[in-house]
Amino acid sequence: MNYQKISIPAVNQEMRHKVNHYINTLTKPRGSLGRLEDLAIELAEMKNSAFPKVTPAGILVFAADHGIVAEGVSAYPQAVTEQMVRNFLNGGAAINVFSKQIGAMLKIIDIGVAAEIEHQELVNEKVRYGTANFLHEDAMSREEAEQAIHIGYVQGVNMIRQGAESLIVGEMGIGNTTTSSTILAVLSNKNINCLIGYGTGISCEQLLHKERVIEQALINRKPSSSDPIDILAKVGGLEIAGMAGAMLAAAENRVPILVDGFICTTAALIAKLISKRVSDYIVLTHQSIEPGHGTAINLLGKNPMIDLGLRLGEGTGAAIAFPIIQSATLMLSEMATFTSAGISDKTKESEVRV
Ligand SMILES: Cc1cc2ncn([C@H]3O[C@H](COP(=O)(O)O)[C@@H](O)[C@H]3O)c2cc1C
Ligand SMILES: O=C(O)c1cccnc1
Repeated sequence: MNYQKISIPAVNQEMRHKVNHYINTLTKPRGSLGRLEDLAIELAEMKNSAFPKVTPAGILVFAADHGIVAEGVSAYPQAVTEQMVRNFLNGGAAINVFSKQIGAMLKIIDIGVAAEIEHQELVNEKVRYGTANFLHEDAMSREEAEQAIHIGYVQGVNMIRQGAESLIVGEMGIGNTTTSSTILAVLSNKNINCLIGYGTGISCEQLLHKERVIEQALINRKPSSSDPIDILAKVGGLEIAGMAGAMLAAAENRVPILVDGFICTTAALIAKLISKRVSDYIVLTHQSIEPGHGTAINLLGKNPMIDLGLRLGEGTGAAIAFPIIQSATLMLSEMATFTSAGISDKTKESEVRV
């Protein structure tokens, strides 16, 4: 298994016409299920199946710490990353609740928490005890960045082998809105003040400080916008690298990737820079309140399904949107057709707007 040698298959575009035609035979006015119909077609293309399945979903939550937190860029202390990992393991976090709600398989991976955590249910793949403070030095080495992507890739493959039909990738890492905003500044070439936000809830003064820290870090580090490993090594995060790796594994196996908010979309952009086709397997589940998310979404080239004003992460937005995605697949597999239900279909194919 090697993420550098992956070959992502093209989605099957022949499914588009076939599934669209089939949807038009279902017992409803044509086009009346709106974007659900588009979603069903996209899933069919990804899975190369006219009746795609997304259940059970697999959820991978990657946890890691960020040295940049020493600059006072988060409303919470670094120790909360470790404490939240314990909360995940005890079933008390938002992602636990929503994971249970949708019957998903949930795995928590310590890919770089700055504390020792021993637990039977925790996947211990710690690359290092948090990243270095990228204001002053590279966040990690190139080898560590590649190792973290590889770990994510292997976790993705394992989750798929265990039967996951769709993949939700989440994260926990105090300070990671700063890391993601910095990555996004490199990828978008936009001014950092268009990209940063309040994260966990910093003050206006802290927001200005966050902006200055990132500006200076970019001057100090100078990551290359065309080299995903350079970006991760200089200003990245271990959980972001792991998430990108897991997405590559999903795309390689035709498993839809249900992308969460700002942090997750940034990881998706890194994955896309590694292998462009990964984006064909992405469903962008929601629009986060973080100001940079709009820019990240444009770079990814996707439309968010819903906007609930979320700003949490952990994969929660994707888990919340999951039942809608499931509805799209059940529409295909369980609805009656006009013929099978004996209902007259008055609309002619030529009158259909698609
Ligand atoms: C209790 C708690 C639970 C969380 N779950 C996700 N995050 C989210 O907030 C963090 C990013 O925000 P910032 O860059 O401002 O630190 C990440 O850990 C992210 O997953 C949480 C944050 C907190 C405090
Ligand atoms: O959209 C996100 O992923 C997000 C936003 C704020 C804090 N943590 C995560």
